[in-house]
Amino acid sequence: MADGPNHQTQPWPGPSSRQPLDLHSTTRSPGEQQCDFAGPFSPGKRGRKNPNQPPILAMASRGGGARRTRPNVLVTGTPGTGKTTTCSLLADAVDLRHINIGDLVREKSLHDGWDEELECHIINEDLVCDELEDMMGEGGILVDYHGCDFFPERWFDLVVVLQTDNSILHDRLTSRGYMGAKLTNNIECEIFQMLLEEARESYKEEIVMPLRSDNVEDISRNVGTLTEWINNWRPSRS
Ligand SMILES: Nc1ncnc2c1ncn2[C@@H]1O[C@H](COP(=O)(O)OP(=O)(O)OP(=O)(O)O)[C@@H](O)[C@H]1O
Repeated sequence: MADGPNHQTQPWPGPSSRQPLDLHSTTRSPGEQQCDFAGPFSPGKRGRKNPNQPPILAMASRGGGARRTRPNVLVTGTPGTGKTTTCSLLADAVDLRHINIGDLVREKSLHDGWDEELECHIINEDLVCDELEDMMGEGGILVDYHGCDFFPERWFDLVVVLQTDNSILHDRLTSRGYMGAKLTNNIECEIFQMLLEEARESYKEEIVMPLRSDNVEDISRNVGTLTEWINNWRPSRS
């Protein structure tokens, strides 16, 4: 089991939510309203993992890395911001294993079925966390997903949030066939920087790294920046 908030299955709130709409999630903390995005229009904000945890324990779990000899990195961002492209190049450049959560969910059926209306799988966050737990403990994992608040905080040493100019992202998503509410929701997600906010609410601010991803030069620079960061990373001695 993941050690994040207690997960429960709740119905998807519908296309008015600002959740990115590729693989959506239905597991949420008890008492939380049926909104998948904590943002300007959401009724309830999702806080950091274990908000009741005393600060000293939060410090002790930070980095989780007593056992890790390689860092774990999460690359998140709205669909189309370049997560998979960036992770593929980065995984080739450094000794990290790229895990695309969408692919993992499909391959291992870590979902609660298919939503016909939204045309996406309903991801089961508990199954995903259970599947990843052991390998995350070993370290050296590059996780690629358009959400970040349900993973245990202790898993990651760095959380990268890719961001793209709205009009550029609009063109990328329409060229992938996105339209209607799915397109609008994802563009609004980017306009309101939902993923950056989610990352900052879920992880220590100092490990959250926003990076522009508007063009190929950005990708190249980001891969260089992240390669340097990974190669310079050292396990914490705590
Ligand atoms: N910085 C960039 N410059 C130019 N093209 C890009 C950039 N980032 C992504 N793209 C293009 O946009 C498309 C989507 O990229 P990619 O699949 O990497 O995004 P993603 O964030 O992983 O999306 P998803 O969450 O849907 O998997 C691809 O065609 C890719 O080549």
